[in-house]
This record gives sequence, C-alpha cells and structure tokens, in this order.
Amino acid sequence: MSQYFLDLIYTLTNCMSCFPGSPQLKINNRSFKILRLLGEGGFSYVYLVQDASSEALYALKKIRCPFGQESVAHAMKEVEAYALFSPHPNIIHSVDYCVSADRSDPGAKTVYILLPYYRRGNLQDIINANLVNHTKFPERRLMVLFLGVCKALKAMHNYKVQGGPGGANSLNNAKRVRGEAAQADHDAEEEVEQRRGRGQGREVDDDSEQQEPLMDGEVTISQEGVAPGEIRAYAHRDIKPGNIMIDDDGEQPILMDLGSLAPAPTPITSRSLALAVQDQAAEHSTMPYRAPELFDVKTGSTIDTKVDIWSLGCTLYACLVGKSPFEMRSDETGGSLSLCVLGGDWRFPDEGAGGKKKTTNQPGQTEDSGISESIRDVVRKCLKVETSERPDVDELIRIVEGVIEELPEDGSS
Ligand SMILES: Nc1ncnc2c1ncn2[C@@H]1O[C@H](COP(=O)(O)OP(=O)(O)OP(=O)(O)O)[C@@H](O)[C@H]1O
Repeated sequence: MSQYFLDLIYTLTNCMSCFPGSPQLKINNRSFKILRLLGEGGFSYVYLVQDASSEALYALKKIRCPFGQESVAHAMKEVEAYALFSPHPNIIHSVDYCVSADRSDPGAKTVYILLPYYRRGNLQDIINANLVNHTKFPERRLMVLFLGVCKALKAMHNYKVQGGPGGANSLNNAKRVRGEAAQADHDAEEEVEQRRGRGQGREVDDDSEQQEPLMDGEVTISQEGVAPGEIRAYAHRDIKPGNIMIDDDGEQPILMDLGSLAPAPTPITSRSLALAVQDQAAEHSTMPYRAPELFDVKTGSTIDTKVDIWSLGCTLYACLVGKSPFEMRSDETGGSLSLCVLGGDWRFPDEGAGGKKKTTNQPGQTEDSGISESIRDVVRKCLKVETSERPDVDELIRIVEGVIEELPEDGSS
C-alpha cells in the first residue's frame, strides 16, 4: 500500500502531466512539451516531444504495461536492448527512460523511453511517397542504405559479451553504457539514479526482478552463461521498412524498434517451446516480412539469425517494388500469405513462372521493371526457404559491397 502512495506521489510530481489536457510531462527531472503523435503500435504510442529548456526534439515511446510485472519486464528488455549495442551508427540508442505507475490502475505501469528524433521518417515513408509520386529509389543510394542495415545486423548477429566482472549481465551493460551516454549531464544523471533508488525507479533498477526463473520458451536478452568476449548472437526478428529510420544526413539507416530482439540460436527442444516461439513471432514479427521457419516452428529445428536475412530480402524487395514479395504474390493469386511464404512463392513483377521474363504485346519484347540483375540476385539469395542456403550477415555484406562497387552512380545511366 505504501509503495502505491509512493508511486502516486512520484507520478503526480515527476512523470505525468500535472493538469489534464496539458501537453507537458516530466521525465527524470526534465520537462518536455508533447508536440504530436508520430506513430503507434500494439501497446505503444510514439510522440514528438521538445525539451522545455534546450528546445531539442526527441521521440518519446510510451509503452503501456497493463499486465503488471510481466509486461513491465518485457518493456524493460527493450530498454536494455537500446543500450546493448550503443554506440553504433546504424542502431538506435535511448537517451533516457523511466517507469511510471498508473493513477487509475495500481497494477498497471507505463514505461517511457526517450529516443533521438529522426525527422526524415523511415523507409516505409519513402516507399509510400514513391508509390504516390510514381518515383523509385535511386539504386545505388538504396544499396548504400541496405548496407547500413546489414552492418547494424552484423553488430547484433556477432555481438560480443562485454568484458569485466558483471559484464555477462545485460542489465549491468545497459546501465554502464547508458551512464557513458549521459556523461554530459552527469549531475542530473546522478540525481536520477538516486531518485530511482528511492521511488518509482526502484522497479527498473531491481536486478532480481530481471532474473526471475525463465518459463519454458521465454525469450530474454539475458547473457547468462556466456563469458565476456564470447559471441552472444541476437536476432532482431522484426526487420521491415517501417523499422528502419533515415538519419538526418539522409545517408545512414537507423535500425529501431528493438522490442522483438531475441537471443540466437534457439534450439527448439520441445513442442511447447516450438509453440511459444511461434506465438512470439506472431506477436512481434510482422507477417509479410516473417521468415517461413517462424510460421511453422518445428520441434528439433533451430531458429537462428537467418530469420533476419529473410526479412532483409523482403525489405529490399519492398523498396524496389512497393510491397513485400509475399503480399504482392498473395494479392496476385488470391492465395494466403502464409502459404506463399512457406512455399517460397514470389517473383519480380516482370517475371513469370521459373523467373522467366514476361513477354509484352510487342512480338519478341519482354517486360522490364528496370531493376538491376545484381540487386535482384541479392533478394534471391536472401529469400531461400532453406535457412542454410541463405548467406550469413558477413557474406551478405561482402555481396552488397560488390554490388555497390559495380553499380553506376545514380543518375548516370
Ligand atoms: N525515433 C523516432 N523518430 C521519429 N519517428 C519515430 C521514432 N520512433 C518511432 N517513430 C515513429 O513511430 C512509429 C512506431 O514506432 P515503433 O515501431 O517503435 O513502435 P511499435 O509500437 O514498436 O510499432 P510496431 O507495431 O511497428 O512494432 C514508427 O513507425 C515511426 O513512424
């Protein structure tokens, strides 16, 4: 009960808007004006906010956790994930976070994550603009962006556990890296840490809460049992154009939405684990970009980082054509999307069965959607139903670098 009143007081004074309707909120001692809604997902809203003192713009992700500790722990895994790969030029990092109690429902919490704001939007926004304006990505620029996403994935797929005592604990890493990121604001940060020790922050800093025994099939970003310096691979599991922001320079992609991150490989040792992983994929991995092995998880199989390589193939295709290859195919055939994915049934718009170019009404002429053969090959390599036939991220990077080298400068062909 006393904890509830502590939460309530903290909430009223620190985290939520003080007056209903006021577009202001405070996060760990900093005031922000809410400017507008940027986007929303299943349990979250993302707002554009402005620091009241510095006027800097940020994106604020508000994750509702209506089911108490379990859903808070899930949101906290996303917080940890933002710190895990920081700093990386192609992976989003968080600026700050806090957990707040819900005034009307004591069991419910809200996790706020402050993120850098990317004003150019994401790859899906560019795809939409291309469809409306009948324009296309310049191929070289697209492949440079694609290479940046591959590099972000390399950091995840080849992640090395940080060294030092406690280095094998992801939450410790998260705190350490976050501390580094906040050096410029050291005094304020120190006060925030003290505040966390006293009030609402206790919830997020309590390691025991993060280390509860795992249920069969539960996925965490824990690094237990992996020595510092050893590889602890992670799969993003929700690669899609909407999760790739464009940096303000317009050149670099920024991989975001780390809520689906999961350790890899995951050996599927039981039927219940297979179903748990399948359910998790249904919840977190967007269907048209989801790998076939996540639609029908087989006992005895292993789910690994190749799920992201598949999603990369779908993402590249969507940038070239406007839609995921399987959305495209199921629209064409009227068949179910999952059957198209499981059967690897997709093609480029100017191709017929067996990858042969479609003929036009003009005798001897074939259709041409203007996509370079070398780029088509990258898509083909990623979209192999058999996981062992897909390249790993290192091989993919080599292939993409080769493609970029051979492509003419945009606008010069
Ligand atoms: N840092 C940011 N800068 C600018 N816009 C952002 C930022 N983060 C998120 N957005 C916008 O908010 C939308 C939703 O963000 P995000 O994908 O993190 O939420 P989600 O609830 O996890 O969504 P999903 O259901 O796709 O998993 C994004 O598609 C994007 O348009």
